[in-house]
Amino acid sequence: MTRIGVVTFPGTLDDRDAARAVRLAGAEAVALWHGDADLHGVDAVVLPGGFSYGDYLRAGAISRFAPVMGEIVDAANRGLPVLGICNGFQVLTEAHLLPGSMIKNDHLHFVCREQVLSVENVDTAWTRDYTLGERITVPLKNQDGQYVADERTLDELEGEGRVVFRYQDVNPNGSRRGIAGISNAAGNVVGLMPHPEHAVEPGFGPDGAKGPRTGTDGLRFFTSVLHALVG
Ligand SMILES: NC(=O)CC[C@H](N)C(=O)O
Repeated sequence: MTRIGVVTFPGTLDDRDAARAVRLAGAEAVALWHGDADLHGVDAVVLPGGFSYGDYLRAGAISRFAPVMGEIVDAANRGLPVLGICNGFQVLTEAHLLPGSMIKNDHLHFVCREQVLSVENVDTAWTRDYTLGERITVPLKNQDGQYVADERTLDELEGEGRVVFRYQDVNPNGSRRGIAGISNAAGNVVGLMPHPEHAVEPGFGPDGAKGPRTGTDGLRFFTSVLHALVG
């Protein structure tokens, strides 16, 4: 069975939901601790949401130095699929696995809403079960969700098709070019601010944008990586 690691830092909140999403997709969830010096042979890693180290200094800035992150950076550079959700995305930018940074939402308030996204790249390890241009609805909840990068980096991301998700209907935090999620050049590392792991069970996630009250628009992140791993 495919084994997907879910990392817990001090202050992580969404590790249990991420592990549940992994199991619902049909994989084994393996708990990884921030102090771990190896990845226990997992096939992929999820960095979940929360407030690791209380978001002190800057969200993700301290977690980046956790022992497990050294292992994850090396493995990601060798092709291990890594998904960073919200605080996990913040950790990925701080660890320089993804470009740019996350700063306070432009309105300076915490935001919590059901957010519509467009899926703009289905060639990543975490999006191959979506269709290009599909609109999905998943929860969004954060205070430091404004994605920023210099114009050259933004042009590069757009030119290489590495903007994987874009906010639709509203830009909830002032992110440059409405960017909600991006990937690395190889497509194995993906980070996004909204929370697919909270939209994996009928009746519990937000309504699907397509009509029926499915609420499971996030589940295909976790099935995608299983399909990517079997080739
Ligand atoms: N849900 C989350 O992961 C949000 C946490 C994040 N540290 C923020 O508020 O920006």
